Amino acid sequence: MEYNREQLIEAVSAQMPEKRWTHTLGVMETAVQLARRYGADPVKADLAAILHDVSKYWTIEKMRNILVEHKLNDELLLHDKQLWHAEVGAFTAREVYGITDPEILDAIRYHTSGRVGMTLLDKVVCLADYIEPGRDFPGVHNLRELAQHSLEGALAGGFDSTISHLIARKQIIYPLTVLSRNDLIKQLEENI
Ligand SMILES: Nc1ncnc2c1ncn2[C@@H]1O[C@H](COP(=O)(O)OP(=O)(O)O)[C@@H](O)[C@H]1O
Repeated sequence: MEYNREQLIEAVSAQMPEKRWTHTLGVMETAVQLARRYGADPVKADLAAILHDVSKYWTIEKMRNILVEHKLNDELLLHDKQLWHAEVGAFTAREVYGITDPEILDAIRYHTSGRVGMTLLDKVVCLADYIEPGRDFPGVHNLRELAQHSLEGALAGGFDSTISHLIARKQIIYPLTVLSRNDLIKQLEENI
């Protein structure tokens, strides 16, 4: 079936508790604002935001089966299960909801980890996930301020907060996030 935006919203919101859908609405609003500010495509930002957490509340078994059966990402299987929904979400966006645009699929795939060489759309969706109005973590106000004038600066700050949070809890860091953070710092230095 082909999904129009309204049908997509209905189908995706049914995959999660109300609170997580409220978060998604915040990510949609913020992603569109950031897209307009920084010159990404707001329609793509909206679609990626709608779908970014589609698999977040699926069981570990369901996500593992999809990752294994479709050989999506072996390394991810060795890391925190919290990371799996992004890869599974991109797969689901394509296979279930018929999204074919690779930019939208990548923005979903990398919305939690980031990647080296993030596209404008990847950055917009990932940052929107950090700073949407419902988020409340130490430093989020500062990131919202920073996001007014530096997409890379704010996103690097978001990754810093995730990395610090993981270090404080003695948890394993998925290395791609560190590489993404370093890549953003490099981009900021090149722009000085
Ligand atoms: N690089 C990483 N290494 C390990 N765990 C991570 C990493 N990045 C994120 N996580 C974990 O994944 C969780 C969910 O990430 P988050 O960005 O909040 O996704 P969502 O948009 O689905 O809310 C984080 O709270 C953190 O525990």
